[in-house]
Amino acid sequence: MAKNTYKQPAETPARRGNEPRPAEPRPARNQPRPAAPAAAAPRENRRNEPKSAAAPRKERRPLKLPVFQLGGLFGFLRDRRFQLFLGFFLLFSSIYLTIAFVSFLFTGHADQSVIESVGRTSLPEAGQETGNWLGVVGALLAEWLIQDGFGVAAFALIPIVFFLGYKTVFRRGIVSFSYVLALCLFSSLWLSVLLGYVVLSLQSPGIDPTLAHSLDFLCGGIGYETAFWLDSLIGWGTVLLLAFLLISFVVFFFNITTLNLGSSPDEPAEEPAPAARRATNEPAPWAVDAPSHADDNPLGLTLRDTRTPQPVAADDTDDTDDELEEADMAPVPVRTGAVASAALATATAAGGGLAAGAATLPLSVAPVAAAAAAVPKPSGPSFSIEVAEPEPMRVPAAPAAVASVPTPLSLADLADDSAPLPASLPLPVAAPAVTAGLSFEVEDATGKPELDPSAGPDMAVIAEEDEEAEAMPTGEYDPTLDLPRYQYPTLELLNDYGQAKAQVTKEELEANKDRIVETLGHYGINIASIKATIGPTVTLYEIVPDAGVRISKIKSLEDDIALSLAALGIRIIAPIPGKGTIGIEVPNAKKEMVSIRSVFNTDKFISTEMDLPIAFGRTITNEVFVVDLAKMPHLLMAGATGQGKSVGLNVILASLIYKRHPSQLKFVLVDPKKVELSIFNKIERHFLAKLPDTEEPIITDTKKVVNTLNSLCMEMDKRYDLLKDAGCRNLKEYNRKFVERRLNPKKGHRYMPFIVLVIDELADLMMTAGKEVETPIARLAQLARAIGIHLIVATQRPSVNVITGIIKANFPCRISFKVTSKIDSRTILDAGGADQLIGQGDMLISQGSDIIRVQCAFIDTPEVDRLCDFVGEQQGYPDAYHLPEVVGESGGGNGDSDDFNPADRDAMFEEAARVIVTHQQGSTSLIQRRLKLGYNRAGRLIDQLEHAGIVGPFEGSKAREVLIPDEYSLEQLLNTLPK
Ligand SMILES: Nc1ncnc2c1ncn2[C@@H]1O[C@H](COP(=O)(O)OP(=O)(O)OP(=O)(O)O)[C@@H](O)[C@H]1O
Repeated sequence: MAKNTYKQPAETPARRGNEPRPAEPRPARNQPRPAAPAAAAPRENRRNEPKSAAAPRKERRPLKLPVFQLGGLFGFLRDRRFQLFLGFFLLFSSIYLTIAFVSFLFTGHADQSVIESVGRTSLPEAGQETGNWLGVVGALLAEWLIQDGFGVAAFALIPIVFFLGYKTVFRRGIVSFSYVLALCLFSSLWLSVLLGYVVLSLQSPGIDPTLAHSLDFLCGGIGYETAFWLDSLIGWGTVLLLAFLLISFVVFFFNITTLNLGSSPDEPAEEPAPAARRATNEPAPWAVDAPSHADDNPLGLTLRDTRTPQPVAADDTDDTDDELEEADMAPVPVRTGAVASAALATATAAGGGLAAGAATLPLSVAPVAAAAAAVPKPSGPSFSIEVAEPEPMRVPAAPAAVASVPTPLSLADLADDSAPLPASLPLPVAAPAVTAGLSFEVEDATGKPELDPSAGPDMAVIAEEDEEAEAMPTGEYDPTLDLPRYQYPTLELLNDYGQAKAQVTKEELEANKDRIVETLGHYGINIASIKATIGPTVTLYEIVPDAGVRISKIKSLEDDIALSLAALGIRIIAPIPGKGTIGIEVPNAKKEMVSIRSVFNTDKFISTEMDLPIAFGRTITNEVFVVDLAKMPHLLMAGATGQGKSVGLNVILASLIYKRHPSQLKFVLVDPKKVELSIFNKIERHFLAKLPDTEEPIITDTKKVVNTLNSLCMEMDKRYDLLKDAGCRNLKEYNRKFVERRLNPKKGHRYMPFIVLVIDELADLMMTAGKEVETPIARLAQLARAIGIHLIVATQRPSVNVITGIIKANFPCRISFKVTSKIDSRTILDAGGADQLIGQGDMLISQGSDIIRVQCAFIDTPEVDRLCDFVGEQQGYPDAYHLPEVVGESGGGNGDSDDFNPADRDAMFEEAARVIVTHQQGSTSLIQRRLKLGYNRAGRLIDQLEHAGIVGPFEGSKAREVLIPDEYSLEQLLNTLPK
């Protein structure tokens, strides 16, 4: 019986679905091909068939992906166990398919009858008869995918399953998955149609029909039918079409933009050689090809102005009056344009204080001073409301381009030393192009990328050209070309809570003001004027007391005012620095949540020139509060549990991730609580730094913190040496010089990213490691400012044994969320007030003498998750940024100490020596791994090996030099060592 059942519709409805087939015409794959006119018939028939349009056509709705609900219904997709299960399933499936397909080539014919009997008999029964090495399921799969599907081109589908599985399991790809998908899908379709056409051609009269029959498995059903359809439409044009499709695919896939078909040597090359490109400061080819939107929007921020009000101009005053009148008794409208103060002019009832009916009095808009002048000198205070609006937003005007490459890199590009070379090439070096998705090696200590020795002689020739180019005058070095395809996160990743509005009603303002005036009145304090400024969390009432009132008297009434307002979190600032007024902050009845998106989506943050901008939130005047961590230069954060510290840390990290390229910034994350920062694991290969021998980039183990801090101290010392060598005073100057290629990478110079150390819970570290952490933290805090290492240290317990004098002295910038006692507030801020905060991100920032109240922006865990996914799924470095290796507990080699006692030699000494000499690699982590030792012991062993002259001295982040060339020499040396 013929096996290619899809050509016999009546017999195999199931395989073709329920679609009616054209009555005649398509020849069976093993039958002689009909003459061309006949072939046109089925198409004709189809055209005349009544359309199924009789049934009303369903309107297509745009597909809405439930992105934000993923956490709920599809939350399990994020479960790592499920991902591993799925990944391994795919990997094993790819093996299974390979075996089934190979087996099909030998057993496919024989299994034909069994396959057809499936459905009529039970599976086990049918299975007994299959010849496929993987039983009836293997036979079925092969039949569907090869015989009925793509023919032998179905083999090209297997890499899709394999690479998808690999990416799911290992969270990184060997090559870019989208490239694999495009290549494999195209090849399977294209090849099956080509082979279909060949099989079709073999069905011509005069050719043995059995030949086509025996070869029809090559093209599969899809290939054959598509070829047949094309043949009936365009005849021999099918070959041309296939050739055209192939060329088009190659052009797009390999990003061919120039055809060098033997142009004469006199003609100028269309694209300058890499060296020339650098000399002329022209962008690399990928920059030329970058989509134009990358130029317009380097941050990838999508800006949308959701607000309608425009700044109030001076001549808008009348309109504003009307608006305010209309707004009588309604929530106080928030005005755009901080210049406008709505002065609620009040005529007060005799006897002082504002009349209860003040709210019904006409409102006028004028600067406060003008209002004061206009209102006849009252017997009581005037009352004005100042409402500030978030700053206007601005779409940035075409700033510097950020390279964005939609194309693979060509080998020619690899000769450009402004981009580090890939560590290894998955394709033969002779291949015309290297697909994107390659990993890039981080520059080594010399600043030069390392070539993979296995890459073959061609790579060496490239390297040689590079050496030559080195001597030439060069254009600017661009660190971001390490990851040229990196896309900055977009605002779309963050929740949009709409336009935030201060929800303070005029009644609330009036009532609070009345009570303040009344309470102060009870203590004989009369007020000349009172003004309110509405912020997101609190409203600031600024009062000017009558002459002769002692400020300390008002300050001492804090609790009384709180009692009369029946509100928590009253804070009195007496006097407000630089204003000559006394401030009373009263929490709003309805607190406004400041969304991170609304803070990021502001001109102040978007166009900031700061090195390390952090958009914390909004101040009491609704201004976005952006500070530069590089200037702070370190930050101490405290707050009782649940008051918003973790959210605050996430805001800091998100701000920096939004604004910096992975080549410019690295985080060292210490999280003794283990769960707070774990979400940032995903950006390991982009933004995280770690010790070379550690698996997890986020440090949760207290013991490892000590090593990391020591390593950072070493990095600091090294950076200072480099700065000294370069004659620069700080990191910015140094990097500028490096970018301008005024520093030679061969002399150890390199582009140095900022390093931000975040410690989520200092109290825990201080309890377990005490001085061991205190000393390096203090040292880093004292010295690291100039070389771009910044510390952010958070703690729940701002007590003096956690925030010691030495730590405090080196952290001039401190943030406090709500704390439980005045003492804690004093410890952290050197002032009270933090105990009066109202929680949920309400915080005080102290920079020197200034204390500013800020409502911290809110970023939810799913938002951080999406941000990390967005960054983490992009191509990154092969590994996290490596900090210098710390050797031994002392943090450095002690090999040259003369008082080394052979009796102290480690029991594993000889074994360690053998491992090192065999591998010719003097690294502590190698000893650790091979001999399964702890870090400290391996560190001590390497010191002893140095003392014995087996390895050279400590060389920073590089492995030590091995001084013994082979095992024979080693054995001789070991015999001579004193026992
Ligand atoms: N800026 C903010 N705006 C609104 N709500 C906030 C803000 N910050 C925190 N919250 C609320 O407070 C809760 C606790 O915040 P967070 O987890 O940051 O506290 P924490 O100080 O880190 O606590 P812990 O020390 O116990 O980890 C959050 O889940 C959130 O509901």
